[in-house]
Amino acid sequence: MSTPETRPEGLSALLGKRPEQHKYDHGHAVIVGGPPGQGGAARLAARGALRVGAGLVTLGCPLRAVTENAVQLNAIMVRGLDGTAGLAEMLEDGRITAVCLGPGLGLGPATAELVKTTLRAKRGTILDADALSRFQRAPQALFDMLHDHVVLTPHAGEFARLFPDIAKRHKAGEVSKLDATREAAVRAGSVVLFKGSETVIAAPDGRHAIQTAEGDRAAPWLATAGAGDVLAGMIVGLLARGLDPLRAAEVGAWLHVEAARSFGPGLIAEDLPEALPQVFRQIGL
Ligand SMILES: NC(=O)C1=CN([C@@H]2O[C@H](COP(=O)(O)OP(=O)(O)OC[C@H]3O[C@@H](n4cnc5c(N)ncnc54)[C@H](OP(=O)(O)O)[C@@H]3O)[C@@H](O)[C@H]2O)[C@@H](O)CC1
Ligand SMILES: Nc1ncnc2c1ncn2[C@@H]1O[C@H](COP(=O)(O)OP(=O)(O)O)[C@@H](O)[C@H]1O
Repeated sequence: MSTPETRPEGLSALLGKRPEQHKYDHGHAVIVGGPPGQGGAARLAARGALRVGAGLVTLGCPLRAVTENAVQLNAIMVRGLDGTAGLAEMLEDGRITAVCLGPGLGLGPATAELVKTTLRAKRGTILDADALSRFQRAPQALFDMLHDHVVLTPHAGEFARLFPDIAKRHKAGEVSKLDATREAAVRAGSVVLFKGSETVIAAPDGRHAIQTAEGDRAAPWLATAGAGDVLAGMIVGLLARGLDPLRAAEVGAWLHVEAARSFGPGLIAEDLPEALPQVFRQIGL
């Protein structure tokens, strides 16, 4: 089976860095992490954001998780946040261009408050993992807060939590994955990236993209814990660099598969960010 090339157009212009630019020209991405002992997912996301080229990356976390994160991170900055007030204060810095919430964040009420605070700040935002699952009981409450700079990145389980009726029809074969994702994007009012070996991305205005990791482009090694956390980090890094949500999701998904294919069998999530420089060289950056 021959799988069509799905490389997004204009990658050099989107991802290259010019000599006259400094780090703030490439944006500042913030990953909001969870409690002590659950920080791995946010650290993976932060590494993905930095490797994809965000100029600065900060991991914001509860004060009691600062030590755990700080001993494991160097180029990535760590900032203790005193709850939602601390996050709101941090987001007063206009140089913060994008925020990622969800990986390892936890399913408690604090997650919903952090999501609310972030969405009010109107930055490029990616909501993944627990930031989606937290709204299982009231998805519309989430959709009512979304704006046009948001990307949602559910796997099939999270998709079914947010869009149970659409997921049911998709599972029954009544709607394709593309149509299911397009319907979800319209309902949510934001870009939706529905993960899997075929990753489908749709915007509320009907634009869409498909990134396939099947056939000639198979990358089954991506079925490993934390691979999705790294994808979220790559996308927030691209949002931070100024890509619009649909492009950030499309380019992030393509780079994610390329990084997995470049590394090959034995891949673990930590390897994905480290494979990006090789991918960048291959595309001539
Ligand atoms: N290193 C770290 O620190 C890591 C930390 N992580 C963090 O853990 C937290 C929980 O995230 P999570 O995704 O592991 O669990 P959860 O939200 O319960 O969903 C899983 C359930 O959904 C279902 N399901 C259906 N289709 C599915 C599909 N295609 N892909 C996957 N699942 C699918 C399936 O249920 P089933 O269909 O079997 O009934 C399955 O049991 C979150 O904060 C995350 O960031 C992880 O990222 C790992 C690395
Ligand atoms: N068999 C597969 N082939 C290609 N890509 C896959 C496969 N299984 C999972 N993936 C990709 O790996 C990532 C897994 O993300 P996710 O399910 O959120 O895991 P985690 O929560 O552990 O990070 C997604 O980007 C998904 O598209």
